[in-house]
Amino acid sequence: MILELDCGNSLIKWRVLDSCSGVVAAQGASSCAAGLLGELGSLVHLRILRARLVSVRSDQETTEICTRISDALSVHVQSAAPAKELGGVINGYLEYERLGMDRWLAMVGAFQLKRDAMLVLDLGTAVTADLVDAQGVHLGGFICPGISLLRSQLHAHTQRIRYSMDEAPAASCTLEPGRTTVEAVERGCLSMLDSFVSTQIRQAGDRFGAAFSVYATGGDAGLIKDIGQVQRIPDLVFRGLAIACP
Ligand SMILES: Nc1ncnc2c1ncn2[C@@H]1O[C@H](COP(=O)(O)OP(=O)(O)O)[C@@H](O)[C@H]1O
Ligand SMILES: CC(C)(COP(=O)(O)O)[C@@H](O)C(=O)NCCC(=O)O
Ligand SMILES: [K+]
Repeated sequence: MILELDCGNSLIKWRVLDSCSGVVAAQGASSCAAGLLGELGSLVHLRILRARLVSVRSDQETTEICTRISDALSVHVQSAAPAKELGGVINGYLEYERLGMDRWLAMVGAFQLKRDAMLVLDLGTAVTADLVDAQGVHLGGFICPGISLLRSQLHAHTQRIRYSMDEAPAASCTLEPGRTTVEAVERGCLSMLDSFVSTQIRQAGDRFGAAFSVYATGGDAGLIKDIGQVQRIPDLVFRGLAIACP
């Protein structure tokens, strides 16, 4: 068994994979190392022989996570490193080490699905969009706030935007004009996300013509499920991690 970890700024996603069958034996998510170790404590019955990790958290926190996992499970934790090229994808950043590792591995994972021009979206703490041409050349990408950041900044920097998060799901079931504060905010933030994604798809079409794929991953990928052409691949980063750390 192999333990895989994707350490984003909001959540540390993890799963235990049977490396022979590819079956996921266990999976979960925690917001911090302590919570992660608590969840991993229940895995002692699984014979985890190695671990691989990708992180966009600080070097200090990433090292702490690796050390605590290594101590708890007595395994080496392999950490995915930046690269100029991997799996046929050529890193398009001027300084390749600066490209977020989640973005990088999502692209590498996506390119294995179909070696064609593609737009890769990751909707999490931030929302990222990356363009890769049919030859695997990463052209660059875009970063904007995710929906949680959009919402929390409005609550943090205004005096009268106040509502319980329990009200949010019901408020965002349509993009009709909102008639309450929660409807106006939730639909406004969703509309921004929807507009960003639709713009990215249109611009990719202008650049690539009709023949390109659109992949979406991340905890909030479900928010754009109504946009046609988007293929939602929840484990896109893990797919790239398997190529970075075979
Ligand atoms: N327990 C949670 N804590 C934070 N965000 C959560 C949680 N559960 C679901 N979410 C949603 O998932 C998103 C985080 O998605 P994810 O792809 O894991 O982000 P990241 O990779 O940036 O950590 C948040 O924006 C939020 O909407
Ligand atoms: C853009 C990101 C913050 C997204 O991280 P996430 O939302 O998944 O936590 C991450 O890819 C990152 O830290 N990138 C480094 C800067 C860059 O990609 O240019
Ligand atoms: K992420």
